[in-house]
Amino acid sequence: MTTETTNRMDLAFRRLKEQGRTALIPFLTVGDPDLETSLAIIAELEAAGADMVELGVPYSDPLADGPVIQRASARALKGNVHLRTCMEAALKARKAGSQLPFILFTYYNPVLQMGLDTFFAELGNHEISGLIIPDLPIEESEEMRRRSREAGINLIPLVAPTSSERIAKIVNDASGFVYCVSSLGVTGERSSFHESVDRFIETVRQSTDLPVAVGFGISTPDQVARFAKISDGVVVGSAIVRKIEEVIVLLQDPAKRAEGLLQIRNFVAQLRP
Ligand SMILES: O=P(O)(O)OC[C@@H](O)[C@@H](O)c1c[nH]c2ccccc12
Repeated sequence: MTTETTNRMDLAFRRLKEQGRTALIPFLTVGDPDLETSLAIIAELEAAGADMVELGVPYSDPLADGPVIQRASARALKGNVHLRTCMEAALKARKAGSQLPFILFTYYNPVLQMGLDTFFAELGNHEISGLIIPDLPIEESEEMRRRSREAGINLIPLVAPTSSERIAKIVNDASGFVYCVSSLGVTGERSSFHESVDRFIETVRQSTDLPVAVGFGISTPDQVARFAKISDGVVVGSAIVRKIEEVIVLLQDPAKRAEGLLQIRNFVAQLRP
């Protein structure tokens, strides 16, 4: 008997499995170029067929991010968008009718600045289904996992190709899905992937009953299709953030905004596995 879950993300993955489909999981930096535009972009991602979305909290020292997301973070920080504003964006998007499961993506420092009690109290009120904290120290992850579980939120573990002997430990009592990082280094579109990536993903799949998603470097329909065959979800970030950057002038011109939004929708729709 599976425990009855009300978590939107879990329900989405269950539905996708029934349909034999792989999730398309876009990432965007919230507040790039501004909060209101991010809300409009989330609606476009949903219309384009996204199954859930990673809401990136801009941060001044995004160590794991390549130049595209670093520039997006800098633009969003100029607009004074921070952790709480990103949570509020999730709630606003929900109130505007979005059905997407929201995954809050943040580095650890903004969470520490807010304080864990406040953070988890607020998470529960903001329609967040999942949480990714790429630089969460292992020694802190036990408490974060406990608090996430109590809040009914999935703390999603990242597994890198170098984690091989720690995979079982990392995915043990995880929830939501396991995020396989396809490549070493930072985020950013890649033209190719290490030959061992398929075997790495298969190893992770063997070590958990949770859905397994792949991200890092995936930016074209062929790459999405390739990884969709061997996973339950594909994450695309930098390629979408770059598209937002490319149309940013249109987005900021009321007369051309709809055109800019349509270009984002079309770009994401052609990625859908
Ligand atoms: O940008 P890419 O190469 O498509 O990778 C996904 C990535 O954007 C998103 O999941 C993410 C953004 N910042 C991160 C830092 C670490 C791990 C993952 C991420």
